[in-house]
Amino acid sequence: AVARRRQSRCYLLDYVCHKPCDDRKVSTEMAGGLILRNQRLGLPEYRFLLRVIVRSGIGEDSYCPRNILEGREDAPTHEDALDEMDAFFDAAIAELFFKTGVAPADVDVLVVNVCMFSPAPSLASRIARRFGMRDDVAAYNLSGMGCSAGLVSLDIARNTLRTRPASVALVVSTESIAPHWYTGTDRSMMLGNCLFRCGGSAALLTNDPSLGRRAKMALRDLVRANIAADDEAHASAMKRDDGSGRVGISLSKDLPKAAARALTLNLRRLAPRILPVSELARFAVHSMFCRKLILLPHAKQTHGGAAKINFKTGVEHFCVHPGGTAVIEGVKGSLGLDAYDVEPAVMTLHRWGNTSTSSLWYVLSYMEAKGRLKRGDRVLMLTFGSGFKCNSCVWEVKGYMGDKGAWAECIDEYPPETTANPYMQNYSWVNDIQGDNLLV
Ligand SMILES: CC(C)(COP(=O)(O)OP(=O)(O)OC[C@H]1O[C@@H](n2cnc3c(N)ncnc32)[C@H](O)[C@@H]1OP(=O)(O)O)[C@@H](O)C(=O)NCCC(=O)NCCSC(=O)CC(=O)O
Repeated sequence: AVARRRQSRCYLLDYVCHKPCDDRKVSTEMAGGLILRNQRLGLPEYRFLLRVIVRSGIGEDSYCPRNILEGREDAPTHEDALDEMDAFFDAAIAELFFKTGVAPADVDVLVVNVCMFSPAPSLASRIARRFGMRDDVAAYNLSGMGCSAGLVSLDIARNTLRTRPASVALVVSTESIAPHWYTGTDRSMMLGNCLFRCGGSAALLTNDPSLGRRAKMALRDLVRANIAADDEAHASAMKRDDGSGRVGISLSKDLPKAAARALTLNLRRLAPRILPVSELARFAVHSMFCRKLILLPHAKQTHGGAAKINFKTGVEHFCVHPGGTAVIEGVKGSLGLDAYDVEPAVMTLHRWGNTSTSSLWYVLSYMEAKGRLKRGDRVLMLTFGSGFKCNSCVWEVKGYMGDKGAWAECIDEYPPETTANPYMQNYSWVNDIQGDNLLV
């Protein structure tokens, strides 16, 4: 049993979040130009985009790929997509090897997840080749698995390590934006352009006890929930044609509802594994009391709604996927969190946008840069993504966590007094024009 327990240990040695070059920032002016040069958009679309961008919670410092900066979003090449990937690999993965002193040849397991771009040879092969990894590296490449695939990768890495004593796994998570800028007029697909931005993360995991001694965190639990059998949830984040033959990712208005359902399922499984018995007992008694109250007239108003389990009894930090303001607000409400708990997610959305599957590592990095993470603290990571899936995991802080990482140059400016962006100031004229035609 001791040997099995030792074998199932999974430590986070370190991680790096990618900070693209400053000249790839999406300023208000750049985004305005991008919208205005799309001949398919008219006043109704401008008004919709203004409303959503203003409410998106994203500031002026998130990043886009070069082909979009160069005005080639309508005709991206395969090379554009590879360039975007290589820029991330060459910066972040190289930095992670340098930072940890682990050599590419020490990597036994490589797991890569990129939802929207699946070239041949795979991106996992591209990384193995670029960094000169061994010919017996166990490489896995996940595609099409959405924003919660980072924890699917983590699950694969953890399970693979179980079969290989004293090994090292590299988990790489990013998204391909370059070939996926939507240029049509379907609102559910235009929404993605307002949210998704460039970013990526690389993390080194190990079950080697000698390396584990200098690890930052240890993985305690990982739970996956997939409600793909539910039609509405399955369709809530989906790549499809828009009716005019333009392909994009459609995010339906039902997405926050699907996220809430998947979250409930996930937490129902996770709670008994991470919360103290006293909290589970309190919740059971309170739930029974609430069920009885439903039978009594007016009692519900006096005593509040359904019983809520208190995750703060088992976890100190909440690393929530910054999918959008509605997603963060939904989790905040469901778990009874406060503004301090979701500050890392809100600030990540503001600084980096929704970088899909790598997002939660930026959230973790914010907590670390702010000096929030102390030895023994537990961190709950919660991710959502197409499927529809909610994946979660709990880490325990083992070592010193005080790196500023990708936040180094801006962490002192966070949280800002306001996260409002200047779009309304610059483009409110679209709401002042009478009718729906720019020429009138
Ligand atoms: C987009 C928002 C910031 C807008 O916030 P607001 O507070 O203004 O709220 P709102 O709901 O009134 O929306 C403003 C206008 O947008 C419209 N609107 C909102 N959501 C829409 C949708 N999915 N499709 C089409 N239109 C939509 C509303 O009808 C309204 O238009 P009108 O004014 O005309 O009535 C928020 O709704 C939000 O955060 N939504 C969730 C975003 C999301 O799906 N994130 C997950 C990304 S996917 C992911 O992370 C995982 C993955 O892909 O795997």
